[in-house]
Amino acid sequence: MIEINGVKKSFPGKRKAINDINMTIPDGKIVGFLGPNGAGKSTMIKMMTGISPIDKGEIMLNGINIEKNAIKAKNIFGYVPDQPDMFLRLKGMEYLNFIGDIFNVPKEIRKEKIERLTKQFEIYDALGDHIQTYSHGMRQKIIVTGVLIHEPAIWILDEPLTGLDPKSSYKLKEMMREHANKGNTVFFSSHGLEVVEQLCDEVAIIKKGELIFYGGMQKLRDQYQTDQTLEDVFLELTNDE
Ligand SMILES: Nc1ncnc2c1ncn2[C@@H]1O[C@H](COP(=O)(O)OP(=O)(O)OP(=O)(O)O)[C@@H](O)[C@H]1O
Repeated sequence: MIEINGVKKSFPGKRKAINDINMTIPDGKIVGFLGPNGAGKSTMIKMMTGISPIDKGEIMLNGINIEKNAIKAKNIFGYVPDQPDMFLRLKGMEYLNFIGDIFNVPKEIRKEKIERLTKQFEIYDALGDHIQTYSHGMRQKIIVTGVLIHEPAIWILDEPLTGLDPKSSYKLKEMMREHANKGNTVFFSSHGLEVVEQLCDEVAIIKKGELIFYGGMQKLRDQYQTDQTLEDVFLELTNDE
């Protein structure tokens, strides 16, 4: 479960990037995080993952405060950033072993997982190459694999499906469903409204740093008295005119 209580964040000289957001993301659900460009999705995710300080309010991951107990909190979530351009000088295998070492994944389990996951994502043959030489999608896949080898309860993914080929995207969506079905939490931002509608149990929509909707598709339809698609409702809700 992720609890976000009264969270605010500003950057110098700008309107509030996040303005008093409250939401509880339950266990066992996939939650899609939607909002137009610049709405504050990445800013929110960076606070949830302890990368960016919170100006006001608090964020709890399975009851652990991300700022007050950062190391403990970091053991229970996995994060895939929107820009997967990290550790470029490491080879794929070096990166995965590095993650395995940090999270104390036993060597045998690690070996089996790395082989299985990277074969599923079709990057197994590139594990000996530097991440620098990987395409955007391959970089995403190696980071997703890094998350999966230490099996965190909470997944926080910033636009994870952007840039993935159809087969890998299908595979990742399947993994997200399996993870949530085991009672875990999956929270991901996306601009893909069809994917969100098809995959997510609930959606959170933000606009200019404010949460304008949180709930399931049925609640969205009831609230706006419509049987339109998520795309139609999203466009209406986020329209400024
Ligand atoms: N490091 C920063 N310094 C200053 N302003 C920032 C910084 N990071 C984000 N912002 C501002 O905060 C607001 C929210 O940006 P954010 O990147 O969170 O949006 P987003 O919803 O993730 O957008 P996108 O869909 O385009 O990725 C924007 O106005 C952005 O300019």
